[in-house]
Amino acid sequence: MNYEISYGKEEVTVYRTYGKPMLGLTKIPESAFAGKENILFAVDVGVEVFGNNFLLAYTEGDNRNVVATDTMKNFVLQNAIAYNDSTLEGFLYFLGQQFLATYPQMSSLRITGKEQPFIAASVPQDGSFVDSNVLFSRLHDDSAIATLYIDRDDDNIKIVSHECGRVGLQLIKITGSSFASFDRDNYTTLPERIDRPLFIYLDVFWKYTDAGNAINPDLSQYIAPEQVRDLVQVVFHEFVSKSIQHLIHEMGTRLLNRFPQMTEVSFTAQNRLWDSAFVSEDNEKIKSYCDPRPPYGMIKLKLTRD
Ligand SMILES: O=c1[nH]c(=O)c2[nH]c(=O)[nH]c2[nH]1
Repeated sequence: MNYEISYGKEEVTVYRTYGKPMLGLTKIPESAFAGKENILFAVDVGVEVFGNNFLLAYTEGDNRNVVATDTMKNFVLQNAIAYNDSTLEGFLYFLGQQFLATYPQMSSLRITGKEQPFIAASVPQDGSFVDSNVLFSRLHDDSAIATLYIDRDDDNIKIVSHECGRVGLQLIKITGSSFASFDRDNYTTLPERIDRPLFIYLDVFWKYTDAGNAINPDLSQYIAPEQVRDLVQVVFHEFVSKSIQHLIHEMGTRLLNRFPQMTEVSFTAQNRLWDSAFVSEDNEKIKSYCDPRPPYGMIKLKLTRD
């Protein structure tokens, strides 16, 4: 018999206070993002453990090697205290290193983290407004995500594969998008649109040529997910697209040109185009729209550097 086994814990939400501030990024022209204070560093962590050392638990009910998933949750929460750097990817790598160093029965791991975004409240101080350093508001907004696969390499550990991302963007461009001259047949009812209010949901994922740059405490080669979000927004703002396909291709080529350390970028986009309802009789720019009916278009693209 062949066995493939894994187990772990998902949705371990960690709220870590007074993390290390994120400093030393290389700035890009499309983004004002230059770092963050990390007074609150909040991440949903998922851990999946691989290894045939756990086989007896399945075949015999022998749990002697089993690290309880409840223990894994405690391990993540306690090791969050010891994490001394500033990025999501660095945190996941640190956890992976600690797991493999502590539990020899674990062969390899998948560790995923999803940032839980909070924003500092704006409070008055000396006649203007500043970011509170104690009060934060939860955002239901796009956020960073990362997955690392970590394996043993003799006495060391290595990243076998990785994927970073920014997920949950919801962007509406009021004017400056078209979709026309597409294939028409007896099934086609969609009218040609030389200008449409393009509303998309968007997830962006990328990989580094050298995974070491994702976890290096020196952030000069780090790709901040906030920078990726800002670049993608700038492209959407500037580019008059002929379709979502056209738009995400432009975003992908701009990202690969901007970040030489990025080897692959991929997109999952949803077409959430609003339906037109009414147009003002006085000013044709003034319109009202409603949400579309549920079926939505999905458009994907993966670009890999030659
Ligand atoms: O940007 C678009 N791409 C499509 O493939 C498509 N199909 C569709 O009905 N609307 C759109 N919009």
